[in-house]
Amino acid sequence: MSLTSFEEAISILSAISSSFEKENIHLEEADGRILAENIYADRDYPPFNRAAMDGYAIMQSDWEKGIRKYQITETIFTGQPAKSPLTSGSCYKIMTGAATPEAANIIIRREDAAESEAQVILYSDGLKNYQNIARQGEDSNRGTLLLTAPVKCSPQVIALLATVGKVTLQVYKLPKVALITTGDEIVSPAAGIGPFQIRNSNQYLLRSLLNQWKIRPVLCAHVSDDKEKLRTLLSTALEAQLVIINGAVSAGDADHVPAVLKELDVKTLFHKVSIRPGKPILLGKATSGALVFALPGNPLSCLSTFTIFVEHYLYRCFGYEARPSQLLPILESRTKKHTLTEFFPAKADHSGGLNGIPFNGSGDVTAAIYADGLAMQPADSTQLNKNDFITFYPFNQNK
Ligand SMILES: Nc1nc2c(c(=O)[nH]1)N[C@H]1C(S)=C(S)[C@@H](COP(=O)(O)OP(=O)(O)OC[C@H]3O[C@@H](n4cnc5c(N)ncnc54)[C@H](O)[C@@H]3O)O[C@H]1N2
Ligand code: MOO
Repeated sequence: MSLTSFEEAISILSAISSSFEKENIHLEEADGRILAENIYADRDYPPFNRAAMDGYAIMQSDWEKGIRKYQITETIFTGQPAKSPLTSGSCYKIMTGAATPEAANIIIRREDAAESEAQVILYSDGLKNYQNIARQGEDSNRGTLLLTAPVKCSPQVIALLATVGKVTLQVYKLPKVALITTGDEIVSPAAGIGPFQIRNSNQYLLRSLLNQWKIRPVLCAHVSDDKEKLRTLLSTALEAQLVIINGAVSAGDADHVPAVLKELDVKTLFHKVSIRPGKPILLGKATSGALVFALPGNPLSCLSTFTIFVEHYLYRCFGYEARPSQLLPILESRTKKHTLTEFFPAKADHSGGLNGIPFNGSGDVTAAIYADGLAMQPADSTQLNKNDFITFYPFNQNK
């Protein structure tokens, strides 16, 4: 079978991705979920002229008349309206966060005042209109669009939802995902390890990558390189919406995944993409409607193919146009002899330039730790020169 180009593989994924359903959830459950509705300001923010300092609220006109000693009319605490109007020569004693009555347009800090017996002498070198008052609506007016869907419910977003009183919100439903790892040599990280065995890091990698979307697999299992066992497990897995299977997708005698998928009537949408790492990747569609990503077993291939392909699909189904990427300059030259599209671990420095992380091929288990994401050297590029702009896929921060 000829290789599918990277661009073609992405456009196949774009074409088959369709929006996940939507559901209403409570704010308490919103952490990390993807908001599916726009959010508007329910009132002005601040909702009233808010005292920004503990101090004394006066009329600017009084200060300009040279009045420095004021009668304290009343003390205004947070959440309380003022009971009496402000008259010339008087002031309110006011607490940070309290509503400043309209007549008062300056607050002088407590540190710049001497108070005794319901009177206060105020000191200041120069005053500005509305000094120490956060004015009604200065952050946003009622009805302003504050958040445009899709957006991830980050801590900041959750705080804003709480601010505007949005306790029930519409989010994208999470897909039902089955996650399978394969291989006779693969053992649980908790088990004793033999000299030629490998710990199942990819199961943990993939679970953690999915968890960034709050997706918890409905099935998470490991299977040895046994065709029958693989068939049984995969036929159950195909009841999920999305199947992610890792390893056994290449050309070896124990790489049963492509053949078993075929036996289970899973239609191959592509198998083998002209990329490095990750060339053996397979995408299939089951008669049940389940989409199957078969990702190569090498740790860096697994991370790369999830980042480039699975995330592209997820972003689209969660309402985004594409997986985010940036164009950044590479800070060193780089050569490539093959005609595959290459993805290499890279780090963005403080100026936004990219440095490649040295790595020992796709079996390297430490390189990704030092990387901020994957940089791409296009298929037809044999030489990248310093400061050439290239595409960079930052590791997922789904915003
Ligand atoms: N004749 C060919 N051989 C290979 C080709 C090819 O085109 N022709 N492609 C190579 C490429 S590229 C890759 S990538 C690998 C991918 O092979 P598989 O997807 O079949 O993966 P495995 O053979 O099962 O494992 C490869 C490697 O990864 C380790 N591994 C597997 N699962 C895990 C796991 N859950 N956690 C940690 N490490 C895992 C495994 O021990 C192997 O070392 O094939 C090349 N071969
Ligand atoms: O996909 Mo392979 O990653 O080049 O070893």
